[in-house]
Amino acid sequence: MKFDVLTLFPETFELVMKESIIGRAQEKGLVEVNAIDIRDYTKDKHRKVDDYPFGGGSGMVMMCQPVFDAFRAVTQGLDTKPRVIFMSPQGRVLTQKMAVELSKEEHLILLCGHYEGIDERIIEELVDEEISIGDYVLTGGELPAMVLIDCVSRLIPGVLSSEGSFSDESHFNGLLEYPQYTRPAEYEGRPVPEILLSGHHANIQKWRAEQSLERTRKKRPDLYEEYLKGK
Ligand SMILES: Nc1nonc1C(=O)NCc1ccc(Cl)cc1
Repeated sequence: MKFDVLTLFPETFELVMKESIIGRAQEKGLVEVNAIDIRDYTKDKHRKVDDYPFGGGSGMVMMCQPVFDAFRAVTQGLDTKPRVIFMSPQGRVLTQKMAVELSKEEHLILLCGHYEGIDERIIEELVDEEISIGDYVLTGGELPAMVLIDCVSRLIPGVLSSEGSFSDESHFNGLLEYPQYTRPAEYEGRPVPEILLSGHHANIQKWRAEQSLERTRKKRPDLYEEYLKGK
């Protein structure tokens, strides 16, 4: 899976994306994250990427030309146009289901905006879909892009070492994860549920399924409804 990220802050990506699991996945050649600096495609000596909005209003708008040229640089020579995602609060809110779909793509281009917005012609011409990571407003699209890269990359076979535990993963089967415990069996007088020490795997699985259902019903009735519909 290859992510080409069009951004004004490429160094942010290099830092975060070479750490931990994503970093190891890159070393294994399972994932490739390229940060492309939109500023490298400006044509003036001040490397201008934004300008005042037509019609007035506060703030600046990202201009077409540097983004179009950065896009062309990334896609030249490719026989198919990769899916282009613009990270924006106006997009469809990212879910695990969408992450699973996205993880089947070979190549994604993520566009990270800044300022008050990007010129609409960029969205009309280049963007296939807008994706939001939640209904709140951030200063730019870099963190959302990293969130998307993280949740998509971990679904790629070989990226997670413990893929076995994968199917239990909360939000994977649509339910929240059951409670987890580790040693010691009693910490400052607080015990671990007996069932988990019993070694009865069938009973443990049953208890965990009940816990997942119960906490989903309590914490996320919306997900619980979805789950009941899907049954
Ligand atoms: N929430 C979100 N989910 O995805 N992105 C966001 C978000 O707030 N982006 C900030 C942003 C996005 C585009 C531009 Cl031009 C400026 C600022």
